[in-house]
Amino acid sequence: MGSNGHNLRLVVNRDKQDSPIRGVYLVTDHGDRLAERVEAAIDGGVRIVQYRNKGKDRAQRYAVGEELRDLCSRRGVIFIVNDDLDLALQLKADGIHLGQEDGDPRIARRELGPGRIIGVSTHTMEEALAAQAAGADYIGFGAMFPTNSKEIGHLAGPEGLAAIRSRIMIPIVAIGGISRDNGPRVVDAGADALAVISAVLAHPDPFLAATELGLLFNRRAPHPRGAVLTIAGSDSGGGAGIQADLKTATLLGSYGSSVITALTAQNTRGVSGIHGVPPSFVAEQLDAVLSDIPVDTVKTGMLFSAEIIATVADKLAEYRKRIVVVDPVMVAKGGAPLIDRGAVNVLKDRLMPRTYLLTPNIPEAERLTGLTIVDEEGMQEAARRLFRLGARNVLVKGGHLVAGDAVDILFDGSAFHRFTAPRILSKNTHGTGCTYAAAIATYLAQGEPLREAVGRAKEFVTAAIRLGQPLGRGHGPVNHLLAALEVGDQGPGTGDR
Ligand SMILES: Cc1ncc(COP(=O)(O)OP(=O)(O)O)c(N)n1
Ligand SMILES: Cc1nc(C(=O)O)sc1CCOP(=O)(O)O
Ligand SMILES: [Mg+2]
Repeated sequence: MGSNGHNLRLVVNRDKQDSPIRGVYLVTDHGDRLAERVEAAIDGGVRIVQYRNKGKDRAQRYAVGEELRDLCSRRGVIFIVNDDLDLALQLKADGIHLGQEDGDPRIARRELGPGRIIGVSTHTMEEALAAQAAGADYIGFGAMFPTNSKEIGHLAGPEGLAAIRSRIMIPIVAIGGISRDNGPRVVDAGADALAVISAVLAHPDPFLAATELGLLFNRRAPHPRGAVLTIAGSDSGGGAGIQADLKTATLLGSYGSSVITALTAQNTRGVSGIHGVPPSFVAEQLDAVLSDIPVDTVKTGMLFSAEIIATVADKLAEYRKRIVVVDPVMVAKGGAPLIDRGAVNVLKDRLMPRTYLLTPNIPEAERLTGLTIVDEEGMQEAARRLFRLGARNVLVKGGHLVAGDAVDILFDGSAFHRFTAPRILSKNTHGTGCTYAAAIATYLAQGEPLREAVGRAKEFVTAAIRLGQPLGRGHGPVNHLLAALEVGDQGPGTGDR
């Protein structure tokens, strides 16, 4: 009987194109609240759970395994048992994962039957080829990087995975020290799945950690690669707002959708009128998009009112969208206020706790923190305070500081990262902030980890400013098209430049 209680023949197609062995592959640890943490990871996109319990107490191993098997059955998630064939049979698992010392996969196949999944740990080309020849449905291959979760004798690294890729026709599950930041190298080396323990189960937010890792597989998606939703105002002049966001997402190679929060009558000289969209219709637009389009990342811009901010926060929670870049737009280039006074507190209370990256400029950071910011030290303090208000990561943009390069400071809760670019003196900077935040959201949707996404977005927006051309009689727009052609598919940018 299958793990979901039916006489289920889990027909596993060994052809890696059709195999269910792909994406984020969670391996359990021995910590407390295991089922709760595993379920949070499943909510974040994990579809394969391997129960790995090296304990000696068989009854305890069975009891914990039973709870996890029932959880996986309820959620339609593949449940694999590590090492122990008897336990796998007792728990009616969907499969087993065997180490080199854990028995012959052929025997496991005979005992489990054709419809079950058999994985084998491998560390060399020889072991990988032998496992494939023995009929394994996938191989584990490691270790990718140093890890504290297991004593490892061999660091194969992503290079080792790339070396076996061409000869292994079944899925390769990479394992060992994998994280959001080093995961791209493993995906780019050809891994079909990333097996992780601590990157998800030791993370304070396993849902978010699983989501971040899952996004890395968009690196392989066909164009348009990744889907970005912008929730912002319309700029009739076309230089900022959803117009800038959609140009950015599209020109950088992703799919853009939009929810409009306000209509502005605007041109290069300023804003002459604003009509807020009824919050109920903002909610209706959000339902229409989020119930149908597979949105990977969200970018918010002008949110106009406290009611709209609350509506957006509630819908992001309802649809469990966590990779949200919030550009706290407050004042238009010409000085017109784009948010009402009461809205700032609602933004801090309701939206910040759901913010993956907050991207204030200096005036916005000062308004949100009450600080006066005159240098990088002030930017760092503002970032710390905004992190404490709930933003998971904070990018304070230094463009408004008058001296030196244009320096932006990223704070991820533990470290600061500087992103610098030459300061470009131009009046054609309309839409800079929108474009920068939209580019970050786009690169995140394409599977770039945060620092790379910020670095590449900084390069893009700097080029867009530099290539800006006069248009209208006021502040001309940045040049999205020429900037996209210039940055193209160059290698990713990184922090500390
Ligand atoms: C996918 C995957 N790959 C490797 C392992 C390692 O298994 P483990 O039982 O921890 O060690 P070995 O028995 O393979 O030496 C795994 N659990 N999952
Ligand atoms: C279980 C395991 N097997 C490895 C191998 O190389 O075979 S490395 C490893 C530990 C993986 O844990 P983490 O994701 O916390 O690094
Ligand atoms: Mg083992």
